[in-house]
Amino acid sequence: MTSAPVGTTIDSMTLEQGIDRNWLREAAKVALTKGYAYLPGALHPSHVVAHLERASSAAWRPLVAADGPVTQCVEEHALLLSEPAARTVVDLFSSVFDIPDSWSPELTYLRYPRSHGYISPHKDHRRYLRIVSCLSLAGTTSFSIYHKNSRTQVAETWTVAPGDVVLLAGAASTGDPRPMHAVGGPGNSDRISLTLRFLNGAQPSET
Ligand SMILES: O=C(O)CCC(=O)C(=O)O
Ligand SMILES: [Fe+2]
Repeated sequence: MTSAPVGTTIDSMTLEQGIDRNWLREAAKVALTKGYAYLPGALHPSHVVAHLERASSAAWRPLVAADGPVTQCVEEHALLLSEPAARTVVDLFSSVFDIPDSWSPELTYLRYPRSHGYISPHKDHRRYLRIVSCLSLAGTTSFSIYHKNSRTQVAETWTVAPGDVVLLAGAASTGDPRPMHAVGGPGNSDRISLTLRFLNGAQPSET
């Protein structure tokens, strides 16, 4: 969904180093052909902890409750990347997902309140290209993929837990590979996730 130019600045990004590169490469093939891939436990626990430490100082901002047919109850915190850090992320992902140098990464933490956090079925915005990576950092919840363009017919559901990664196809120049997906349902604790997306063009940055 959307993010604002407020947030935490990080100087380096170690996301990819926390995921086995070969596994990521195989999952990338699936995500780019099937439209999605689920990688349970893909993110190394030390990286989950490192991200949660960053998220603990987040200035959470509620997202608008309804956006067309999509409803949600979730807060966000955008990460601002310095230009070298943004470069690092693109460099790390470019080999696996073939991300051009001209694209910018966008990283957003989301926090779902324990009893009522959710995002209803939606496709991510068209500005998000090639691949969207959803990292679960805290709490468990259900993550569902729907049949093409349906908001009611579930194709697959996973109970995502800390360390799990879901890859979703982003917008492409031909067709529309973006899967309809939804997140949520009551859990035992707040859920925190980190979403990494790519846009064509410059992002607000610290430097
Ligand atoms: O929290 C997640 O894992 C995914 C969130 C999502 O689908 C979105 O922000 O568009
Ligand atoms: Fe989404």
